[in-house]
Amino acid sequence: MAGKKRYQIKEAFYTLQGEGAHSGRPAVFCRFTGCNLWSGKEKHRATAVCQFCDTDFIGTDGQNGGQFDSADALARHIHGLWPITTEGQKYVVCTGGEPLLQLDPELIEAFHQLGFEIAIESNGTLAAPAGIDWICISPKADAELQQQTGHELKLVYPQLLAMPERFTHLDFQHFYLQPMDGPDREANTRAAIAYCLAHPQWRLSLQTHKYLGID
Ligand SMILES: C[S@@+](CC[C@H](N)C(=O)[O-])C[C@H]1O[C@@H](n2cnc3c(N)ncnc32)[C@H](O)[C@@H]1O
Ligand SMILES: Nc1nc2[nH]cc(C(=O)O)c2c(=O)[nH]1
Ligand code: SF4
Ligand SMILES: [Mg+2]
Repeated sequence: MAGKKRYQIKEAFYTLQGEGAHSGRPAVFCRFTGCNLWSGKEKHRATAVCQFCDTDFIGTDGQNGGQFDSADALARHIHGLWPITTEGQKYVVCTGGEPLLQLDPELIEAFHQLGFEIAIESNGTLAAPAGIDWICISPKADAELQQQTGHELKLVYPQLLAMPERFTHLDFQHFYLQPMDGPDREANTRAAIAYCLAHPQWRLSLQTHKYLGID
């Protein structure tokens, strides 16, 4: 049997960043398989550290998913999904699952070699390697925050044990509240709006791709 390859990718696609400070920006999303805060199986959700996840990150069977032997092979695969040859800055958003389980200095170098600016969406439980151009951290109530600096802190709201006051002193350029999607999305959105209006350090992040019906 062949051994497990180095990088496991659930899916990858070209779309607009739907959330946060770069909302509206064209990007290739690279969704890494697996997370350290949930197995991804519904039968484990109720006992997981992170219980509200909206994403399927199991396996490598999604669109443009697969297993890659080397950083160069994965970077070339992602580059192949950037459809524009001449215009603008190429942008890759590494997400998951938890991308910091797999994103390593070699892959950062390989993306940069191909001209990509690199963003990450992470739960912050693992330290980020050097060289990532845009770090978005989304803390989870029951998980210790290791990565306490970055460009954007995007807190899913509300989480009873992770209210915004816990994070305002951290070293980030932008602070966003993102309403928790699920059965209470509308109420959560209203509550997030009210919080931002009362605490203008915080801005609202909507998951605009869900409203637009794009990936
Ligand atoms: C699926 S996660 C993957 C990256 C990383 N594991 C993390 O949690 O940041 C991508 C983003 O979606 C957010 N998210 C996940 N489930 C959500 C939900 N039900 N409602 C709103 N945002 C959610 C996460 O907090 C994170 O900012
Ligand atoms: N359009 C779009 N924007 C996103 N921003 C963060 C996403 C994620 O799942 O990490 C995401 C996603 O899945 N789609
Ligand atoms: S940490 Fe991120 S990927 Fe993992 S279960 Fe939570 S939201 Fe989903
Ligand atoms: Mg998503």
